[in-house]
Amino acid sequence: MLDLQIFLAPLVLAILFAAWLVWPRTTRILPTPPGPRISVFGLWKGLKMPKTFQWLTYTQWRKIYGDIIFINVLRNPILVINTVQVARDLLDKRSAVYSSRPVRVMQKDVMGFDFLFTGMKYDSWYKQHRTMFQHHFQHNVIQKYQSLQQRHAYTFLRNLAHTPDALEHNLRRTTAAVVLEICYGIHVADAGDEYVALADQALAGISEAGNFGTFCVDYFPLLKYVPSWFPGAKFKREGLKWRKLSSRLLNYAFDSVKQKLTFIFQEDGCAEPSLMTTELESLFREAPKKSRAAERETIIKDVVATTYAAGSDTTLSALLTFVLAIVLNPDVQTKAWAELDRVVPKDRLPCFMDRDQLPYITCIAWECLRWRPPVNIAPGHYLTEADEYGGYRIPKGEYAPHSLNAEFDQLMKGRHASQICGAYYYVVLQSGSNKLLGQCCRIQRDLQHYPNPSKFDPDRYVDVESNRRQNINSNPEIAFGFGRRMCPGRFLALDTMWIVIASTLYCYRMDKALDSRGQEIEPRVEYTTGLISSASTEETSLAKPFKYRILSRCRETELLVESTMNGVE
Ligand code: HEM
Repeated sequence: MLDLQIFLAPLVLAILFAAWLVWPRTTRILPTPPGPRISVFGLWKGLKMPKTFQWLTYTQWRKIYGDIIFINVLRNPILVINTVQVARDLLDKRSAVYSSRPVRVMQKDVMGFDFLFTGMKYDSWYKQHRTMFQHHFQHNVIQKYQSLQQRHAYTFLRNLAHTPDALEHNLRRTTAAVVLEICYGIHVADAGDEYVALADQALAGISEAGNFGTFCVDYFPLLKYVPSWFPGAKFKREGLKWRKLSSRLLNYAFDSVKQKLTFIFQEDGCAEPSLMTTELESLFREAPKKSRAAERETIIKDVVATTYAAGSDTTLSALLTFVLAIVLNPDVQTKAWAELDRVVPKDRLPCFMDRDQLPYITCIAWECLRWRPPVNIAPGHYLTEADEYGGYRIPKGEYAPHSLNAEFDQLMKGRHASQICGAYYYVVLQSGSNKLLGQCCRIQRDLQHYPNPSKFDPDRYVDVESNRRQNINSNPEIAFGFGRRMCPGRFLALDTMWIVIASTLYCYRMDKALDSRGQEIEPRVEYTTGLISSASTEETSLAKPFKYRILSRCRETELLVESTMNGVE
């Protein structure tokens, strides 16, 4: 009997072991979500990945493949998530594994934007950056910036009075001035400021290379070693040009402010308060070990440069949408005037104290973010462990290229972006070696959650109770992303938007431009591709500008705008 047991025991173990080896594990038997077959360099039949207006392509693919689309490029999977629910389930609820970022060879190694913590992988180095940032921008501290935001909004009103045709420039100056003053304590000039110009130039580069896969080097990292003179290495030449700008963005303001600060500290003086002075002061006071001090200084430098880079053009895009939406919807303007005139006394401009009594203005701000979200393709989320969802497996794989070429450029030919703007939410994920990364999120016009989605309708948010009951028209916070990478500058952004919207509407009327025969010109609704998608009032190669007309509302408001010269806070 004992002999039999001795014989059977290893046999049973061997059978169990063999079964364990051959038994397909759950992750192995689950299918991947449906998606198109991708052709790379036309080597085999299939669709091509989009290079521009990626969200439009995903809109087309959604009709064929459904809510979650799985794409495999050279064994590198990408997941496109088309509903808020899935985005929430993955990026919010499973944020512990969905919060890293993909490596961007073009942006980091070639262009030198590795200091931006927006693109850092989710590790302790990143966390130190985000913690420092949040310390200065969380909900309960941003009130301290409201007086400077108000001051810059009023400067905008004044600049607009002098140069109404330079609307975009004046708005850009405003959004840049807010972050520059908060970060560095720099007061930018009313017009033509060098820091604003630098931000402009450097940020254009980030926007261009911000979408993973726009450049081949993102797929084949070894290409970064190709010399810039090499035939076909245009990306390298472009990249090096941006590299100079990124270095200036990181160092120029920081170095000049630090120099002044060092002098002030030595003299026991008092520096202009800013994020940078607060952090450097505490660094000097604590006097940590030399290596720690250098590390802390690097983090401070990265954080202020990131704020400068992430905080300016996003808010600018939202404010350009505001002007465009008002020009297209005069009824919204009339309604806003009625609210403003009821609440704000005639002898002063709107201020943050009026906010609770001006809910319609707040609704306009939210509607701008829903109607045309500034960030269509957010920096990707990178999954650090393989996952399963909705009966699908989200597999491990090699680090993936995202977009190599653009079959759907065909779709774009002869059509304005606005005409084929998507109407759903996107989150694209890409897998890397044993990982998965998320590429983008597009947020805006879910038919289910936002009835009549293409209508610019601030009223949709007004009846909060009824909206809650029907599960519709929630404030589109998803314009700021998901999970642990959600935009930490959103409270500041909403404040800047609010004060600019309130004071501009109070003082000006925005109408359709008139042609030489006095006929109204229908404004174009055309947005740029790139990381930050924006309408424009300036002639550029990126998007056709929209035309507008801005006039003072009345003599009283004109005088109020003039009075801001005297330093109204
Ligand atoms: C209307 C204006 C803005 C919009 C629509 C916006 C939107 C976004 C989005 C979609 C993301 C990516 C979130 C994700 O990966 O899931 C993001 C990230 C970020 N935003 Fe904003 N943003 C705005 C303004 C600002 C401002 C004013 C600041 C700075 C003061 C800022 C700082 C950042 C930073 C630092 C990140 C990176 C967060 C991280 O990777 O941990 N943003 N933003």
